[in-house]
Amino acid sequence: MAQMYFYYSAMNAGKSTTLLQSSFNYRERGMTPVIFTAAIDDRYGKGMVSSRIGLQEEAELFNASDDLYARLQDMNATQKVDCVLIDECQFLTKEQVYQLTEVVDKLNIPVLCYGLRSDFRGELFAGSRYLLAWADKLVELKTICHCGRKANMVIRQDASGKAIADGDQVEIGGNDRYVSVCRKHYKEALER
Ligand SMILES: Nc1ncnc2c1ncn2[C@@H]1O[C@H](COP(=O)(O)OP(=O)(O)O)[C@@H](O)[C@H]1O
Ligand SMILES: Cc1cn([C@H]2C[C@H](O)[C@@H](COP(=O)(O)O)O2)c(=O)[nH]c1=O
Ligand SMILES: [Zn+2]
Repeated sequence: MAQMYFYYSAMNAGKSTTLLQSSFNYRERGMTPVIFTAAIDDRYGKGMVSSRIGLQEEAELFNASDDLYARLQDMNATQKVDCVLIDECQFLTKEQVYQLTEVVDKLNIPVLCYGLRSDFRGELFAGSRYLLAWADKLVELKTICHCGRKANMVIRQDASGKAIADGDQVEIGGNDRYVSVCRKHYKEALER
């Protein structure tokens, strides 16, 4: 029986690296993984999953309007899909998380989702909310705060490095905009 996995963490914890490693594992066994990433995340060019350590691979793009069950059913009819790997899964809609559960339950293809649990305000992303509710396996990937504790929160910074409390949930960026920290240092940064 296939299962749905949600690998979640703060930023810079190795999610994309782990995804690319899984893809490599499938390929070296002669199997066919399909990688998806969010069209809105164009940091490394559209249609690429890239890790900060330098690995990269081409990926299919998803938009909020895509029916991922229909797309994967079509792909699987042409070439058997052995595994679906989704990067930036926090940007999935509720409907798309449901469609991915159908890929697992009806097509019997494992779906491995990698993404953030919460945003810079500490609120869940829509994709993460439903993955936390519906995935078979929840796996936390860990990174560390400057103090050495586990970093489970992400600060969004302005140009002067000050933590921002409000704004749109989605703003694409990297180490220049965001810093992963522990909860204690997240609170302290916002109180300053
Ligand atoms: N040159 C490097 N060599 C080894 N590790 C690196 C290098 N550059 C970045 N990293 C590590 O890679 C991890 C970030 O990987 P990435 O997959 O991009 O994270 P995420 O997708 O979770 O944001 C961090 O742990 C970082 O310390
Ligand atoms: C915290 C937070 C992040 N984002 C964006 C910033 C990046 O483009 C991605 C996460 O990238 P990762 O390094 O692959 O984890 O998400 C955002 O839009 N809003 C936020 O609050
Ligand atoms: Zn800390």
